Amino acid sequence: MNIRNYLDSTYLKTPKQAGLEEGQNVEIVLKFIHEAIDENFKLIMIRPDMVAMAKEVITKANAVTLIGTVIDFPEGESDVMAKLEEAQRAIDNGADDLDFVCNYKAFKEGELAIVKEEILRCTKLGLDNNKTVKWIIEVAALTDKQIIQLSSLIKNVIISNFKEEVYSSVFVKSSTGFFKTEDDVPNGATVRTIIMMLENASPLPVKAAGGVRSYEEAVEMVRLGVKRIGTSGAKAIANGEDSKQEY
Ligand SMILES: O=C[C@H](O)COP(=O)(O)O
Repeated sequence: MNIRNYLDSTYLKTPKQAGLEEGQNVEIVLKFIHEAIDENFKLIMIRPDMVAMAKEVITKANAVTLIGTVIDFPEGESDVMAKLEEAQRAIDNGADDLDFVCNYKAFKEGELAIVKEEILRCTKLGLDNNKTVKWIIEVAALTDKQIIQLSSLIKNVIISNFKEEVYSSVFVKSSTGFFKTEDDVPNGATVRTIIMMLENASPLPVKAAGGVRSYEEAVEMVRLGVKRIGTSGAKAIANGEDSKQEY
């Protein structure tokens, strides 16, 4: 198994979250883009305001590294129009993958029509533009039952509205990597939650994200059946090491 084929190398910190000046954070993103090119990562996952810069750097380097970005990150509670506008801007700037944060708060309140509408319309926008679409469900904010229900809901919206040939381009993704639980328990891609997602999202593929730090953990996720892993520790993992990155 070549683990690099599964890694979405991720840097999503804002300057404030990184404790840096804006220019310093841009430098980190630039370094990160060059690293992804050098390491032959399939994709880099960055904030929307960095997509145009990444596109320029990757094009100049004649590289094939794909660019992914996050939409309505990390809360996911904007309305569908705001999500569509942000996604359209990312597409215009050169994004290949669109990782939307699902309105999991609306889902938890039983507002299923809101969730179904955003999944339908945002997925359609992405697929109409030949993009890969992912839906982040934020597993740590959900009960087991809700993980099962929301994975199934996303699957059902996709299989009722799109052709089978696009299923592999619509992922269910576990976590933002930014959710804080009250008791600070691991809040990303755990084996338990990933198994629940795989069982209920199939035939849609699953992306494990949040807290994957070692080569062994990454390999375990792939063995379970995930098709992508989002991690800020991609370089270490690709080189068979443990990453020291925090959440
Ligand atoms: O989308 C991916 C996550 O943000 C990655 O999370 P991480 O920083 O815990 O690796």
